Amino acid sequence: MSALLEVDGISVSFDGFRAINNLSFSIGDAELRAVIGPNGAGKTTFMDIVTGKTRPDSGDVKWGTPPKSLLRLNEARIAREGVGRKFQRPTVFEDQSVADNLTMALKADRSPFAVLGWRPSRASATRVADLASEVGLADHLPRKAGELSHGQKQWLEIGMLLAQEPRLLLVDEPAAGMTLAEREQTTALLVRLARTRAVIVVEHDMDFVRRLNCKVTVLHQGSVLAEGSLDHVTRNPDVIDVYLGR
Ligand SMILES: Nc1ncnc2c1ncn2[C@@H]1O[C@H](COP(=O)(O)OP(=O)(O)OP(=O)(O)O)[C@@H](O)[C@H]1O
Repeated sequence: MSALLEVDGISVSFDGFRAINNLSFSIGDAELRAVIGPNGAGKTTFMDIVTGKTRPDSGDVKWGTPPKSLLRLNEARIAREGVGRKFQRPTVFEDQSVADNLTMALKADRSPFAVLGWRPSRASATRVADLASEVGLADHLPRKAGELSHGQKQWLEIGMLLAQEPRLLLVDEPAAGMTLAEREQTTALLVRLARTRAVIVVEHDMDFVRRLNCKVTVLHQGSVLAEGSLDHVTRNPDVIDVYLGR
């Protein structure tokens, strides 16, 4: 399997504190990966580097085939390259309908010139319906986003990200605040999405990670401490020591 994203020996320090320490990581075109690790392990900083929010002091972040460095690109360009990021808190337009939120996300996909003359078309209405059904909101298109449950808002935001057709989706703690039923649906959604794109899920909830049933990368002090199946990493004495507890 060829890598879509290859993080190669990156390090970054904040005021002399090394938050990311010679970290290497790679993920394939259609792969689901869970990233876990104790507080302060560097998970957020890792995502900040991939999305161009933070520049590493050293190392490289390579993207696509033939690989090009993301380090030369700004955040907006990296997003246009196909890197989508879902933050922990949903940021949808609460006063707008689900359909309008998705329509706006489609519009955001256009170049500035195309946006000037852009009107919702039948094609975009079909695409909005497809996006809604992809994230399980087909029956909620006319509802205001503010009326949705927390889980449904998260799915709507994922749908809005999908409008940009990302090749890599970074998802931060999707299970937080969700009901059990919503968690199960979210697991199924992420597994499904990873059939056609790369998905990296940062998560603390080990039951949720277990249900993702994917390769797990454990970060600690800015480096990879262990990698493999959840059973493999949770048997690792170092992982037990720093993360799971005895
Ligand atoms: N802008 C910054 N300035 C100073 N220190 C920072 C900055 N960003 C992160 N850090 C430090 O870098 C380390 C890694 O932080 P990071 O937020 O990446 O960890 P994390 O694994 O996401 O933690 P959590 O699970 O708590 O979200 C922490 O010690 C944090 O305090």
